Amino acid sequence: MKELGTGGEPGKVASTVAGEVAGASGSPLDLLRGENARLREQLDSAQEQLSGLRTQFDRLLSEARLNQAKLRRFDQIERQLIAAPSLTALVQALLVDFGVLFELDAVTLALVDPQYEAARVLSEGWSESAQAALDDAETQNQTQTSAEPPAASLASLASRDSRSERHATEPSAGTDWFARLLLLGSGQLLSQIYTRGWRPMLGSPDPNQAALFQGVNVRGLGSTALLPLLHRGECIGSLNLGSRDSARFSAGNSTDFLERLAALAAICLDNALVAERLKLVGLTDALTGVHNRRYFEARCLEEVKAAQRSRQPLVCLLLDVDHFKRINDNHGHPAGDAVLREVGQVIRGQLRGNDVVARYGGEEFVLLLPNTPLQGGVETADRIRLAIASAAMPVQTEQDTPLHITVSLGAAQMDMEERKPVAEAGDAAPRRSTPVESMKRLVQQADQALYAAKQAGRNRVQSAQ
Ligand SMILES: Nc1nc2c(ncn2[C@@H]2O[C@H](COP(=O)(O)OP(=O)(O)OP(=O)(O)O)[C@@H](O)[C@H]2O)c(=O)[nH]1
Repeated sequence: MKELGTGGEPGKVASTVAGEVAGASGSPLDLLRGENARLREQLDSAQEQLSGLRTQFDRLLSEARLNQAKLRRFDQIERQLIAAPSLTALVQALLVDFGVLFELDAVTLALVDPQYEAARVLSEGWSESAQAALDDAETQNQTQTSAEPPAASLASLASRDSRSERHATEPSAGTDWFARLLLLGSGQLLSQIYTRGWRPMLGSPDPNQAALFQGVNVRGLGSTALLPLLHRGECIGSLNLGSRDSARFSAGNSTDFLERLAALAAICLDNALVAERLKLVGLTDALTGVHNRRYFEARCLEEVKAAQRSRQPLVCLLLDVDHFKRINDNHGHPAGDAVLREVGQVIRGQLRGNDVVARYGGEEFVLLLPNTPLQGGVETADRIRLAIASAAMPVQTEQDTPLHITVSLGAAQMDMEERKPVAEAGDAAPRRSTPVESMKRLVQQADQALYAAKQAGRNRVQSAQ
Protein backbone atom coordinates (compact mmCIF):
# COMPACT_ATOMS: atom_id res chain seq x y z
CA MET A 1 0.00 0.00 0.00
CA LYS A 2 2.93 2.25 0.68
CA GLU A 3 4.08 1.86 -2.96
CA LEU A 4 0.52 2.49 -4.05
CA GLY A 5 0.61 5.83 -2.16
CA THR A 6 3.99 6.87 -3.64
CA GLY A 7 2.95 5.99 -7.18
CA GLY A 8 -0.23 7.97 -6.70
CA GLU A 9 1.56 11.32 -6.01
CA PRO A 10 2.92 12.68 -9.35
CA GLY A 11 4.71 15.73 -7.77
CA LYS A 12 6.84 13.48 -5.60
CA VAL A 13 7.63 11.12 -8.46
CA ALA A 14 8.79 14.07 -10.61
CA SER A 15 11.14 15.44 -7.93
CA THR A 16 12.60 11.97 -7.21
CA VAL A 17 13.14 11.32 -10.89
CA ALA A 18 14.74 14.77 -11.38
CA GLY A 19 17.23 14.04 -8.54
CA GLU A 20 18.10 10.66 -9.99
CA VAL A 21 18.52 12.16 -13.48
CA ALA A 22 20.93 14.78 -12.13
CA GLY A 23 23.21 12.25 -10.39
CA ALA A 24 22.83 9.23 -12.74
CA SER A 25 25.05 8.18 -15.60
CA GLY A 26 22.32 6.66 -18.01
CA SER A 27 20.15 8.61 -20.41
CA PRO A 28 17.44 10.50 -18.52
CA LEU A 29 14.85 9.07 -20.90
CA ASP A 30 15.93 5.48 -20.10
CA LEU A 31 15.85 6.23 -16.42
CA LEU A 32 12.38 7.68 -16.75
CA ARG A 33 11.25 4.63 -18.77
CA GLY A 34 12.68 2.28 -16.10
CA GLU A 35 10.94 4.16 -13.33
CA ASN A 36 7.71 4.17 -15.31
CA ALA A 37 7.90 0.37 -15.79
CA ARG A 38 8.58 -0.11 -12.06
CA LEU A 39 5.59 2.03 -11.13
CA ARG A 40 3.40 0.15 -13.59
CA GLU A 41 4.42 -3.13 -12.03
CA GLN A 42 3.59 -1.80 -8.58
CA LEU A 43 0.23 -0.59 -9.83
CA ASP A 44 -0.57 -3.96 -11.47
CA SER A 45 0.31 -5.84 -8.32
CA ALA A 46 -1.76 -3.43 -6.22
CA GLN A 47 -4.72 -3.91 -8.59
CA GLU A 48 -4.28 -7.67 -8.38
CA GLN A 49 -4.30 -7.48 -4.62
CA LEU A 50 -7.37 -5.28 -4.71
CA SER A 51 -9.29 -7.67 -6.98
CA GLY A 52 -8.27 -10.59 -4.68
CA LEU A 53 -9.60 -8.65 -1.73
CA ARG A 54 -12.78 -7.86 -3.64
CA THR A 55 -13.36 -11.54 -4.46
CA GLN A 56 -12.70 -12.45 -0.84
CA PHE A 57 -15.07 -9.74 0.31
CA ASP A 58 -17.78 -10.89 -2.15
CA ARG A 59 -17.38 -14.48 -0.95
CA LEU A 60 -17.61 -13.44 2.70
CA LEU A 61 -20.61 -11.27 1.94
CA SER A 62 -22.46 -14.05 0.13
CA GLU A 63 -21.52 -16.48 2.93
CA ALA A 64 -22.87 -14.01 5.49
CA ARG A 65 -26.06 -13.63 3.43
CA LEU A 66 -26.44 -17.41 3.19
CA ASN A 67 -25.87 -17.76 6.93
CA GLN A 68 -28.36 -15.02 7.60
CA ALA A 69 -30.98 -16.76 5.44
CA LYS A 70 -30.13 -20.06 7.13
CA LEU A 71 -30.48 -18.45 10.55
CA ARG A 72 -33.83 -16.98 9.58
CA ARG A 73 -35.04 -20.43 8.48
CA PHE A 74 -33.73 -22.03 11.66
CA ASP A 75 -35.44 -19.32 13.64
CA GLN A 76 -38.68 -20.02 11.76
CA ILE A 77 -38.57 -23.79 12.35
CA GLU A 78 -37.58 -23.29 16.00
CA ARG A 79 -40.57 -21.02 16.56
CA GLN A 80 -42.78 -23.61 14.86
CA LEU A 81 -41.45 -26.39 17.11
CA ILE A 82 -41.94 -24.33 20.27
CA ALA A 83 -45.44 -23.22 19.26
CA ALA A 84 -46.66 -26.68 18.10
CA PRO A 85 -49.95 -27.25 19.95
CA SER A 86 -49.70 -31.07 20.02
CA LEU A 87 -47.35 -33.97 19.52
CA THR A 88 -48.85 -34.54 16.06
CA ALA A 89 -48.27 -30.90 15.04
CA LEU A 90 -44.70 -31.12 16.33
CA VAL A 91 -43.91 -34.29 14.39
CA GLN A 92 -45.51 -32.80 11.26
CA ALA A 93 -43.38 -29.65 11.65
CA LEU A 94 -40.25 -31.82 11.76
CA LEU A 95 -41.24 -34.25 9.01
CA VAL A 96 -42.92 -31.87 6.57
CA ASP A 97 -42.18 -28.18 7.20
CA PHE A 98 -38.51 -28.63 8.08
CA GLY A 99 -37.87 -30.55 4.85
CA VAL A 100 -39.60 -27.95 2.70
CA LEU A 101 -37.91 -25.00 4.42
CA PHE A 102 -34.41 -26.45 4.03
CA GLU A 103 -35.03 -28.03 0.60
CA LEU A 104 -34.21 -31.51 1.87
CA ASP A 105 -35.07 -34.55 -0.21
CA ALA A 106 -35.80 -36.76 2.79
CA VAL A 107 -36.67 -36.27 6.44
CA THR A 108 -37.54 -39.20 8.71
CA LEU A 109 -37.95 -39.45 12.45
CA ALA A 110 -37.33 -42.40 14.76
CA LEU A 111 -38.75 -42.23 18.29
CA VAL A 112 -38.12 -44.62 21.14
CA ASP A 113 -41.64 -45.44 22.35
CA PRO A 114 -41.61 -48.49 24.65
CA GLN A 115 -45.07 -47.77 26.14
CA TYR A 116 -46.69 -47.14 22.70
CA GLU A 117 -47.72 -43.70 23.96
CA ALA A 118 -46.50 -41.78 20.94
CA ALA A 119 -47.86 -44.53 18.66
CA ARG A 120 -51.36 -44.13 20.06
CA VAL A 121 -51.39 -40.33 19.96
CA LEU A 122 -49.75 -40.06 16.53
CA SER A 123 -51.91 -42.70 14.86
CA GLU A 124 -54.98 -40.80 16.07
CA GLY A 125 -53.42 -37.55 14.81
CA TRP A 126 -52.58 -39.17 11.50
CA SER A 127 -56.14 -40.50 11.09
CA GLU A 128 -57.44 -36.97 11.60
CA SER A 129 -55.05 -35.44 9.06
CA ALA A 130 -55.78 -38.26 6.60
CA GLN A 131 -59.50 -37.70 7.06
CA ALA A 132 -59.05 -33.97 6.46
CA ALA A 133 -57.02 -34.74 3.30
CA LEU A 134 -59.75 -37.13 2.22
CA ASP A 135 -62.37 -34.43 2.74
CA ASP A 136 -60.29 -31.98 0.68
CA ALA A 137 -59.94 -34.58 -2.07
CA GLU A 138 -63.70 -35.20 -1.98
CA THR A 139 -64.45 -31.49 -2.21
CA GLN A 140 -62.06 -31.20 -5.15
CA ASN A 141 -63.63 -34.23 -6.81
CA GLN A 142 -67.06 -32.77 -6.39
CA THR A 143 -66.06 -29.39 -7.77
CA GLN A 144 -64.18 -30.93 -10.70
CA THR A 145 -66.82 -33.38 -11.93
CA SER A 146 -69.58 -35.28 -10.26
CA ALA A 147 -68.99 -38.23 -12.65
CA GLU A 148 -65.56 -39.04 -11.17
CA PRO A 149 -65.21 -42.11 -8.91
CA PRO A 150 -65.46 -41.45 -5.16
CA ALA A 151 -62.27 -40.53 -3.27
CA ALA A 152 -60.05 -43.33 -1.99
CA SER A 153 -60.95 -44.85 1.34
CA LEU A 154 -58.87 -44.07 4.39
CA ALA A 155 -57.38 -47.56 4.36
CA SER A 156 -56.32 -47.36 0.72
CA LEU A 157 -54.91 -43.90 1.28
CA ALA A 158 -52.89 -45.27 4.19
CA SER A 159 -51.50 -48.23 2.30
CA ARG A 160 -50.71 -46.11 -0.75
CA ASP A 161 -48.80 -43.63 1.38
CA SER A 162 -46.88 -46.20 3.37
CA ARG A 163 -45.82 -48.01 0.22
CA SER A 164 -44.69 -44.82 -1.49
CA GLU A 165 -41.03 -44.60 -2.34
CA ARG A 166 -40.94 -41.05 -3.58
CA HIS A 167 -38.75 -38.34 -2.13
CA ALA A 168 -40.01 -37.37 1.23
CA THR A 169 -40.75 -33.72 0.67
CA GLU A 170 -42.45 -34.08 -2.70
CA PRO A 171 -46.02 -32.78 -2.55
CA SER A 172 -48.44 -35.42 -1.26
CA ALA A 173 -51.93 -35.58 0.20
CA GLY A 174 -50.38 -34.24 3.43
CA THR A 175 -50.60 -37.65 5.06
CA ASP A 176 -47.35 -39.34 4.11
CA TRP A 177 -45.50 -38.06 7.19
CA PHE A 178 -46.77 -41.04 9.16
CA ALA A 179 -44.97 -43.45 6.80
CA ARG A 180 -41.69 -41.69 7.60
CA LEU A 181 -42.13 -42.10 11.34
CA LEU A 182 -40.43 -45.05 12.97
CA LEU A 183 -41.66 -45.91 16.47
CA LEU A 184 -39.18 -48.15 18.25
CA GLY A 185 -39.97 -50.49 21.16
CA SER A 186 -36.44 -49.90 22.54
CA GLY A 187 -33.30 -47.88 21.89
CA GLN A 188 -31.42 -50.92 20.53
CA LEU A 189 -31.50 -49.94 16.85
CA LEU A 190 -30.18 -46.45 17.66
CA SER A 191 -27.33 -47.86 19.79
CA GLN A 192 -26.37 -50.07 16.84
CA ILE A 193 -26.26 -47.09 14.47
CA TYR A 194 -24.62 -44.44 16.69
CA THR A 195 -21.65 -46.65 17.48
CA ARG A 196 -19.30 -43.69 18.02
CA GLY A 197 -21.41 -41.96 20.66
CA TRP A 198 -24.46 -39.72 20.48
CA ARG A 199 -23.07 -37.27 17.93
CA PRO A 200 -24.44 -36.15 14.53
CA MET A 201 -23.32 -38.46 11.73
CA LEU A 202 -22.85 -36.77 8.35
CA GLY A 203 -21.69 -38.35 5.11
CA SER A 204 -22.71 -40.51 2.19
CA PRO A 205 -25.68 -42.86 2.76
CA ASP A 206 -24.74 -45.99 4.66
CA PRO A 207 -26.75 -49.19 4.04
CA ASN A 208 -26.58 -49.87 7.81
CA GLN A 209 -28.66 -46.75 8.36
CA ALA A 210 -31.36 -47.65 5.83
CA ALA A 211 -33.70 -48.74 8.64
CA LEU A 212 -33.92 -45.10 9.74
CA PHE A 213 -35.00 -43.98 6.25
CA GLN A 214 -38.16 -46.03 5.91
CA GLY A 215 -40.66 -44.76 3.37
CA VAL A 216 -37.85 -43.04 1.40
CA ASN A 217 -35.94 -44.02 -1.70
CA VAL A 218 -32.47 -44.13 -0.12
CA ARG A 219 -30.81 -45.01 -3.44
CA GLY A 220 -31.65 -41.52 -4.68
CA LEU A 221 -29.82 -39.79 -1.81
CA GLY A 222 -26.30 -38.38 -2.19
CA SER A 223 -25.65 -37.53 1.47
CA THR A 224 -27.34 -37.89 4.85
CA ALA A 225 -27.21 -36.39 8.34
CA LEU A 226 -28.37 -38.38 11.36
CA LEU A 227 -29.06 -36.27 14.43
CA PRO A 228 -29.50 -38.05 17.77
CA LEU A 229 -32.28 -36.54 19.89
CA LEU A 230 -30.88 -36.34 23.40
CA HIS A 231 -32.86 -35.56 26.50
CA ARG A 232 -31.50 -35.79 30.04
CA GLY A 233 -28.55 -37.80 28.79
CA GLU A 234 -30.72 -40.36 27.01
CA CYS A 235 -31.26 -40.80 23.30
CA ILE A 236 -35.03 -40.56 22.75
CA GLY A 237 -34.86 -40.73 18.95
CA SER A 238 -33.11 -39.70 15.77
CA LEU A 239 -33.93 -37.02 13.21
CA ASN A 240 -32.65 -38.14 9.83
CA LEU A 241 -32.05 -35.84 6.88
CA GLY A 242 -31.20 -36.74 3.31
CA SER A 243 -30.21 -34.78 0.22
CA ARG A 244 -29.64 -35.79 -3.40
CA ASP A 245 -26.60 -33.47 -3.32
CA SER A 246 -23.61 -35.55 -2.24
CA ALA A 247 -21.81 -32.43 -0.96
CA ARG A 248 -24.70 -31.26 1.24
CA PHE A 249 -23.70 -33.25 4.34
CA SER A 250 -20.08 -34.26 4.71
CA ALA A 251 -18.10 -35.41 7.71
CA GLY A 252 -16.12 -32.15 8.00
CA ASN A 253 -19.18 -29.87 8.06
CA SER A 254 -19.91 -27.77 11.10
CA THR A 255 -22.89 -29.24 12.94
CA ASP A 256 -23.66 -26.36 15.33
CA PHE A 257 -26.98 -25.43 13.72
CA LEU A 258 -28.07 -29.04 13.39
CA GLU A 259 -27.11 -29.90 16.97
CA ARG A 260 -29.02 -26.92 18.27
CA LEU A 261 -32.10 -27.91 16.27
CA ALA A 262 -31.86 -31.52 17.47
CA ALA A 263 -31.58 -30.37 21.11
CA LEU A 264 -34.66 -28.20 20.75
CA ALA A 265 -36.60 -30.93 18.95
CA ALA A 266 -35.77 -33.39 21.75
CA ILE A 267 -36.99 -31.01 24.47
CA CYS A 268 -40.19 -30.21 22.53
CA LEU A 269 -40.90 -33.91 21.85
CA ASP A 270 -40.43 -34.80 25.51
CA ASN A 271 -42.68 -31.91 26.62
CA ALA A 272 -45.37 -32.89 24.13
CA LEU A 273 -45.31 -36.49 25.37
CA VAL A 274 -45.62 -35.35 28.99
CA ALA A 275 -48.58 -33.16 28.00
CA GLU A 276 -50.21 -36.09 26.17
CA ARG A 277 -49.68 -38.29 29.26
CA LEU A 278 -51.36 -35.70 31.47
CA LYS A 279 -54.25 -35.41 29.04
CA LEU A 280 -54.61 -39.18 29.10
CA VAL A 281 -54.69 -39.32 32.90
CA GLY A 282 -57.67 -36.97 32.83
CA LEU A 283 -59.41 -39.14 30.25
CA THR A 284 -58.78 -42.56 31.76
CA ASP A 285 -60.91 -44.45 34.25
CA ALA A 286 -58.65 -45.05 37.25
CA LEU A 287 -60.21 -48.41 38.18
CA THR A 288 -60.33 -50.20 34.83
CA GLY A 289 -57.66 -48.38 32.81
CA VAL A 290 -60.03 -47.90 29.85
CA HIS A 291 -61.19 -44.41 28.86
CA ASN A 292 -63.66 -42.54 31.03
CA ARG A 293 -67.01 -41.05 30.13
CA ARG A 294 -65.53 -37.60 29.49
CA TYR A 295 -63.26 -39.05 26.82
CA PHE A 296 -66.13 -41.04 25.35
CA GLU A 297 -68.35 -37.98 24.98
CA ALA A 298 -65.64 -35.93 23.25
CA ARG A 299 -64.62 -38.82 21.01
CA CYS A 300 -68.21 -39.85 20.23
CA LEU A 301 -68.92 -36.35 18.94
CA GLU A 302 -65.85 -36.52 16.69
CA GLU A 303 -66.85 -39.95 15.38
CA VAL A 304 -70.42 -38.82 14.72
CA LYS A 305 -69.12 -35.84 12.71
CA ALA A 306 -66.69 -38.06 10.82
CA ALA A 307 -69.45 -40.58 10.05
CA GLN A 308 -71.73 -37.81 8.82
CA ARG A 309 -68.95 -36.46 6.59
CA SER A 310 -67.77 -39.79 5.22
CA ARG A 311 -71.23 -41.45 5.25
CA GLN A 312 -69.62 -44.50 6.85
CA PRO A 313 -71.75 -46.39 9.40
CA LEU A 314 -71.07 -45.93 13.12
CA VAL A 315 -72.23 -48.39 15.80
CA CYS A 316 -72.56 -47.80 19.54
CA LEU A 317 -72.69 -50.68 22.03
CA LEU A 318 -73.68 -50.45 25.69
CA LEU A 319 -72.58 -53.33 27.90
CA ASP A 320 -73.77 -54.02 31.43
CA VAL A 321 -72.57 -56.78 33.78
CA ASP A 322 -75.46 -59.04 34.76
CA HIS A 323 -76.38 -59.22 38.43
CA PHE A 324 -73.29 -57.29 39.38
CA LYS A 325 -74.75 -56.38 42.74
CA ARG A 326 -74.61 -60.07 43.66
CA ILE A 327 -70.85 -60.18 42.97
CA ASN A 328 -70.33 -57.31 45.37
CA ASP A 329 -72.67 -58.83 47.90
CA ASN A 330 -71.23 -62.37 47.72
CA HIS A 331 -67.50 -61.67 47.24
CA GLY A 332 -66.99 -58.14 48.48
CA HIS A 333 -66.47 -54.79 46.82
CA PRO A 334 -62.76 -55.38 45.93
CA ALA A 335 -63.83 -58.55 44.06
CA GLY A 336 -66.40 -56.45 42.17
CA ASP A 337 -63.63 -53.99 41.28
CA ALA A 338 -61.40 -56.83 40.02
CA VAL A 339 -64.27 -58.10 37.84
CA LEU A 340 -64.72 -54.64 36.29
CA ARG A 341 -60.99 -54.43 35.54
CA GLU A 342 -61.06 -57.86 33.89
CA VAL A 343 -64.18 -57.02 31.85
CA GLY A 344 -62.42 -53.87 30.58
CA GLN A 345 -59.40 -55.91 29.48
CA VAL A 346 -61.48 -58.63 27.77
CA ILE A 347 -63.46 -56.01 25.84
CA ARG A 348 -60.24 -54.25 24.76
CA GLY A 349 -58.83 -57.54 23.50
CA GLN A 350 -61.80 -58.03 21.18
CA LEU A 351 -61.65 -54.63 19.47
CA ARG A 352 -59.81 -53.09 16.54
CA GLY A 353 -57.26 -50.31 17.08
CA ASN A 354 -59.61 -47.43 16.24
CA ASP A 355 -62.61 -48.79 18.18
CA VAL A 356 -63.34 -47.02 21.45
CA VAL A 357 -64.21 -48.47 24.84
CA ALA A 358 -64.97 -46.40 27.92
CA ARG A 359 -66.45 -47.00 31.32
CA TYR A 360 -69.81 -45.29 31.18
CA GLY A 361 -70.46 -45.54 34.90
CA GLY A 362 -70.84 -48.25 37.57
CA GLU A 363 -70.77 -51.65 35.87
CA GLU A 364 -71.62 -50.26 32.46
CA PHE A 365 -69.24 -49.89 29.48
CA VAL A 366 -69.84 -48.01 26.24
CA LEU A 367 -68.20 -48.88 22.91
CA LEU A 368 -67.94 -47.09 19.57
CA LEU A 369 -67.21 -49.00 16.39
CA PRO A 370 -66.43 -46.64 13.48
CA ASN A 371 -66.91 -47.80 9.87
CA THR A 372 -69.06 -50.70 11.09
CA PRO A 373 -72.59 -51.58 9.98
CA LEU A 374 -75.15 -52.73 12.55
CA GLN A 375 -74.74 -56.41 11.61
CA GLY A 376 -70.96 -56.21 12.18
CA GLY A 377 -71.58 -54.40 15.47
CA VAL A 378 -73.94 -57.14 16.67
CA GLU A 379 -71.36 -59.80 15.74
CA THR A 380 -68.66 -57.94 17.68
CA ALA A 381 -71.03 -57.56 20.64
CA ASP A 382 -71.71 -61.30 20.64
CA ARG A 383 -68.00 -62.09 20.42
CA ILE A 384 -67.41 -59.89 23.48
CA ARG A 385 -70.32 -61.53 25.31
CA LEU A 386 -68.89 -65.02 24.70
CA ALA A 387 -65.32 -63.97 25.58
CA ILE A 388 -66.48 -62.58 28.92
CA ALA A 389 -68.66 -65.61 29.68
CA SER A 390 -65.72 -67.95 29.12
CA ALA A 391 -63.17 -65.87 31.05
CA ALA A 392 -62.38 -66.89 34.62
CA MET A 393 -62.70 -63.75 36.76
CA PRO A 394 -59.74 -62.99 39.06
CA VAL A 395 -61.82 -63.55 42.19
CA GLN A 396 -61.11 -66.05 44.99
CA THR A 397 -64.35 -67.96 45.61
CA GLU A 398 -65.05 -69.92 48.78
CA GLN A 399 -65.25 -73.17 46.82
CA ASP A 400 -62.06 -72.30 44.93
CA THR A 401 -63.97 -72.67 41.67
CA PRO A 402 -63.44 -70.05 38.97
CA LEU A 403 -65.97 -67.26 38.98
CA HIS A 404 -67.81 -66.75 35.70
CA ILE A 405 -70.06 -63.86 34.86
CA THR A 406 -72.30 -62.83 31.97
CA VAL A 407 -73.02 -59.50 30.32
CA SER A 408 -75.87 -58.01 28.29
CA LEU A 409 -75.36 -55.67 25.36
CA GLY A 410 -77.46 -53.22 23.37
CA ALA A 411 -76.38 -52.21 19.83
CA ALA A 412 -77.45 -49.21 17.74
CA GLN A 413 -76.29 -47.74 14.45
CA MET A 414 -76.25 -44.02 13.79
CA ASP A 415 -79.01 -42.97 11.43
CA MET A 416 -77.44 -41.05 8.53
CA GLU A 417 -80.71 -39.63 7.26
CA GLU A 418 -81.92 -38.62 10.69
CA ARG A 419 -83.95 -35.45 10.48
CA LYS A 420 -85.68 -33.50 13.18
CA PRO A 421 -89.46 -33.23 12.78
CA VAL A 422 -90.49 -29.67 11.93
CA ALA A 423 -92.45 -29.11 15.12
CA GLU A 424 -89.66 -30.37 17.37
CA ALA A 425 -86.91 -28.46 15.64
CA GLY A 426 -88.95 -25.29 15.36
CA ASP A 427 -87.62 -24.88 11.82
CA ALA A 428 -89.55 -24.05 8.70
CA ALA A 429 -88.47 -27.34 7.08
CA PRO A 430 -87.05 -30.62 8.40
CA ARG A 431 -83.31 -30.27 8.96
CA ARG A 432 -80.46 -32.68 9.52
CA SER A 433 -79.77 -33.39 13.22
CA THR A 434 -76.77 -31.66 14.73
CA PRO A 435 -73.85 -33.94 15.75
CA VAL A 436 -74.79 -33.51 19.43
CA GLU A 437 -78.41 -34.53 18.72
CA SER A 438 -77.23 -37.52 16.67
CA MET A 439 -74.84 -38.57 19.43
CA LYS A 440 -77.51 -38.39 22.15
CA ARG A 441 -79.93 -40.33 20.00
CA LEU A 442 -77.35 -43.01 19.20
CA VAL A 443 -76.51 -43.64 22.88
CA GLN A 444 -80.19 -43.52 23.81
CA GLN A 445 -81.04 -46.19 21.22
CA ALA A 446 -78.19 -48.42 22.45
CA ASP A 447 -79.46 -47.94 26.02
CA GLN A 448 -83.01 -48.92 25.02
CA ALA A 449 -81.62 -52.03 23.28
CA LEU A 450 -79.63 -52.90 26.42
CA TYR A 451 -82.76 -52.54 28.51
CA ALA A 452 -84.56 -54.89 26.11
CA ALA A 453 -81.68 -57.43 26.43
CA LYS A 454 -82.01 -57.32 30.24
CA GLN A 455 -85.77 -57.71 29.98
CA ALA A 456 -85.40 -60.66 27.63
CA GLY A 457 -83.37 -62.61 30.25
CA ARG A 458 -79.76 -61.13 30.18
CA ASN A 459 -76.60 -62.74 28.71
CA ARG A 460 -77.59 -61.64 25.21
CA VAL A 461 -77.20 -58.97 22.54
CA GLN A 462 -80.16 -56.91 21.42
CA SER A 463 -80.05 -54.47 18.53
CA ALA A 464 -82.09 -51.29 18.27
CA GLN A 465 -84.92 -51.47 15.80
N1 LIG B 1 -67.34 -53.09 43.07
C1 LIG B 1 -67.92 -52.07 42.47
N2 LIG B 1 -69.25 -52.00 42.39
C2 LIG B 1 -69.82 -50.98 41.76
C3 LIG B 1 -69.05 -49.96 41.16
N3 LIG B 1 -69.89 -49.05 40.59
C4 LIG B 1 -71.16 -49.51 40.81
N4 LIG B 1 -71.12 -50.67 41.49
C5 LIG B 1 -72.26 -51.50 41.98
O1 LIG B 1 -72.85 -52.13 40.86
C6 LIG B 1 -74.15 -52.54 41.28
C7 LIG B 1 -75.11 -52.40 40.14
O2 LIG B 1 -76.29 -53.01 40.52
P1 LIG B 1 -77.63 -52.93 39.74
O3 LIG B 1 -77.73 -51.58 39.05
O4 LIG B 1 -78.73 -53.29 40.67
O5 LIG B 1 -77.53 -53.96 38.61
P2 LIG B 1 -77.11 -55.50 38.58
O6 LIG B 1 -76.97 -56.08 39.91
O7 LIG B 1 -75.86 -55.55 37.72
O8 LIG B 1 -78.33 -56.14 37.82
P3 LIG B 1 -78.68 -56.11 36.30
O9 LIG B 1 -77.92 -54.95 35.67
O10 LIG B 1 -80.14 -55.87 36.25
O11 LIG B 1 -78.27 -57.39 35.73
C8 LIG B 1 -74.50 -51.70 42.50
O12 LIG B 1 -74.52 -52.51 43.62
C9 LIG B 1 -73.35 -50.70 42.60
O13 LIG B 1 -73.02 -50.37 43.92
C10 LIG B 1 -67.63 -50.04 41.29
O14 LIG B 1 -66.87 -49.19 40.81
N5 LIG B 1 -67.11 -51.10 41.93
